[in-house]
Amino acid sequence: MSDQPHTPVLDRVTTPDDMKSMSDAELRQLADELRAETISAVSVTGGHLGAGLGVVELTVALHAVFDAPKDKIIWDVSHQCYPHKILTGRRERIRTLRMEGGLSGFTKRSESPYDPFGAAHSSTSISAGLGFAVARDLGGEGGDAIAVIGDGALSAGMAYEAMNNAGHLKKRLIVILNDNEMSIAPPTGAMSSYLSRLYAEEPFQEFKAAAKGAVSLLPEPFREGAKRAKDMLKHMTVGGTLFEELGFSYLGPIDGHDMDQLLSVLRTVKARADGPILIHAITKKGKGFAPAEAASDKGHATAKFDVVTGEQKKSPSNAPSYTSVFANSLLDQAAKDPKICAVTAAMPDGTGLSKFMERYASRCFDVGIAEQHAVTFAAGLAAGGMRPFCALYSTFLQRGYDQVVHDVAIQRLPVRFAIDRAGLVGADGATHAGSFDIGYLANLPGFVVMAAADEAELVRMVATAAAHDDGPIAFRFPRGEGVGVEIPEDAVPLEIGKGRMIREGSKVAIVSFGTRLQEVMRATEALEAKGISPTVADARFAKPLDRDLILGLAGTHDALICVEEGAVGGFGSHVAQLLADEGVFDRGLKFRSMVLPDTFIDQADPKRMYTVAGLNAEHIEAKVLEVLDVGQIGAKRA
Ligand SMILES: Cc1ncc(C[n+]2csc(CCOP(=O)(O)OP(=O)(O)O)c2C)c(N)n1
Ligand SMILES: CC(=O)[C@@H](O)[C@H](O)COP(=O)(O)O
Ligand SMILES: [Mg+2]
Repeated sequence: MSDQPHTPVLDRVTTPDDMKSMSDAELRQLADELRAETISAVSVTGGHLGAGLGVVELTVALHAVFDAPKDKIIWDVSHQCYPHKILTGRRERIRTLRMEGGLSGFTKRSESPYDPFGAAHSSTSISAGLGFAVARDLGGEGGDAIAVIGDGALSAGMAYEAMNNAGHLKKRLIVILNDNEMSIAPPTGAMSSYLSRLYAEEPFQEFKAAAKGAVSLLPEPFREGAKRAKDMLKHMTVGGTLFEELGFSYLGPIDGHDMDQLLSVLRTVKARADGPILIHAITKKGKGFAPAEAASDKGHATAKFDVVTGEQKKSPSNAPSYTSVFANSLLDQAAKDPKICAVTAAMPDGTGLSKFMERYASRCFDVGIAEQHAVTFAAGLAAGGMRPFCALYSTFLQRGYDQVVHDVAIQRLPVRFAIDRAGLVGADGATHAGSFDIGYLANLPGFVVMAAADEAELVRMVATAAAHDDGPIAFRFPRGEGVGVEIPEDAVPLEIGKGRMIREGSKVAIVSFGTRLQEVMRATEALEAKGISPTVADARFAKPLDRDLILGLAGTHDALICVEEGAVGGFGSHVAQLLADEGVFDRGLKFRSMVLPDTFIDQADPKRMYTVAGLNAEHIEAKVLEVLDVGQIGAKRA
């Protein structure tokens, strides 16, 4: 913390307008206070801490120099936006971050005019910024477009597609590369090494001196100093960078925690930029909070914590997480089969593949934030005779969809998709919900699509996928803990397209796909107490459907209800198609399909999100009563 006067300046800031009259010394003090406020807020909410701490000075400098919301500041991924939220009218609500009814953990257009573009998936900021820049020049909303993108996010193809286009269009567009040499895990790839070389070759000190010179130019560069400022920009440009080849002016590297450098550079850029410009700022993820700086993930995401010790308040777990069950099963399979390999797109810890990486480094690939590449790379591995497991979150696999169709499915390549974070995920909200994968995979010819009902089933599905060489296969499982069932020692592969009966009852059959089975069983208990005894089956497969099981149940029950943690178009829709094709509806079967509602559900505790979705035990119970016409019990979607 700097040695500054002690009257809090943060208390004077409701919106960035309040910063415009502050001296540079006050802005430095503001940054210190903003950092402390960010740490304090996240200590009570949990969430993404490290990235925000790394951009505190940058956030202050951007809001001091530019005129948001007229100028559009676009945070890539936007997990680093908490300091920005504090400065843009949301300080009073900052301790509601990521909670139900509270502030989103990401930028969101509906939340504030200071969030011109929502994000949470990475590498979209330059495209969006260019869109704003072109809209401005076509007579749309005015103002500068400023994209702040991390070095990790720069591993994704989309960023290059955007720079390629920006370099061609030559619009005034400001890109700030926030290079902290971290993704969630240490970044991988040649681009990351390239960025490191860029600043290894250009010590800060030289730039610092130049930037200090710029300070002496100001505030005049807007008038007669303008030409000198422009010359300064030219001289600061390190020749021959990749960014320049793409048509950007390159400025840097600069020290992203040095307010003098930031202010002088941004003021100069604001005054003089006349095309696409990239400012390369070097920052430290977790900056200013020792426990975050010391952590291997630099405080990327944290539970609530003690501000003094940094100790996190994690709730005790009763069962292993689905992720760890998947990771351990894959290790077991890999021990038996040297052809098994694993691919992650920048989520080695999140997908559990870091264990695989430790044990079988040559067979494990972190390709960076590059889901499209991850899928086609896995397709290539499969075509080359390997047995690749492509481990992605459901929400991020969306980005590689054409690759799934074109490179994997059409060629019937045996890529195994381990789809984590399936269903509603909680605090990350709608952007991270794994709602669509059943729909977008089960409609593809030749795909096998499974969902695990519990962790024992997950182990069986990993074994099934490992043994399946006849085309693509996917299995999905949710975020968080399993249910605590015994895990099979040596899992036997499942018969493809065969579900299982859980209990025999009468009149109504509930067919569950995935971990809603636990809720189905709770509903069944409540129904038993009312004298209703449903049949329950676990479908295991959305594709191929277990036709015998489903048609058998349809033929022997008055009603059939499907339940899944996915949007319309998934398992229930396939069952409906089968029943329709087979004329079962003509014979009077009552059919219901319980799916996620046709809305994006905001962040909340996952159990609450499923209440909002109408997919908890009480909703299933109510659905049974409704379909059997026994009377409502009043459990409605919240
Ligand atoms: C398409 C996509 N894939 C994966 C992620 C998960 N993810 C969120 S932040 C992050 C790392 C981003 O690194 P960087 O851009 O350098 O930002 P930093 O956290 O270092 O500030 C990743 C992999 C994501 N948000 N979007
Ligand atoms: C911002 C982002 O995309 C990730 O950090 C994500 O929040 C991780 O989610 P999990 O906590 O489920 O791994
Ligand atoms: Mg980074």
